Amino acid sequence: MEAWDIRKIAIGSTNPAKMKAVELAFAALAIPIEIMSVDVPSGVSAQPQTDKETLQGARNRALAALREGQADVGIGLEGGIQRTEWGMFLCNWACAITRSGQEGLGGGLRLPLPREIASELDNGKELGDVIDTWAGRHGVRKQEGTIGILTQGAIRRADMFRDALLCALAPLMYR
Ligand SMILES: O=P(O)(O)OP(=O)(O)OP(=O)(O)OC[C@H]1O[C@@H](n2cnc3c(O)ncnc32)[C@H](O)[C@@H]1O
Ligand SMILES: [Mg+2]
Repeated sequence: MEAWDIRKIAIGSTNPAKMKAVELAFAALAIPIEIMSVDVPSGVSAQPQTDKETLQGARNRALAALREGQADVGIGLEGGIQRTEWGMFLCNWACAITRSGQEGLGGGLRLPLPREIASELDNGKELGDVIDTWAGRHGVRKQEGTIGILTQGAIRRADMFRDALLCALAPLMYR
């Protein structure tokens, strides 16, 4: 798909941080678009537990958004966690799928989670709720995100997903 064929974009979420990421990515590419946000299921757990499950969630959202939004490109952005021998990490994936079936995946940043947050997640809690308590805030996941809180505001969730999405869009624009 040529860059100028991309017009209608459907994002598989109504989270404002994810919608902002889509705006920022296409602005960086200087591609004018029309964005629709579609509330679709991720098809994975509310709190994905592995890198693979997180990627799968992003892909499911992209496919569902493409279908439901009647768009040129469907986009899925998903956050999750990954357990490693070096501790628990926040992980993120972006997926973009075109009407003709071309697909791109892009990885987001990986951020170590403090032990206290990790143990809450081990107890089955969702990061969105845990980070609100940690930060004494409400709705962090729709604003700067855990990554914003833990990097002292230096990297916002929308910025992180913008970069992951630009990586996912790259293969769609090869000549
Ligand atoms: O409305 P949706 O699109 O579902 O947006 P969400 O914030 O729930 O985002 P995800 O489903 O992709 O994230 C899975 C879980 O991880 C949490 N999460 C992931 N990244 C986060 C971040 O940077 N800040 C806060 N919570 C985050 C999120 O709140 C969910 O509990
Ligand atoms: Mg969610």
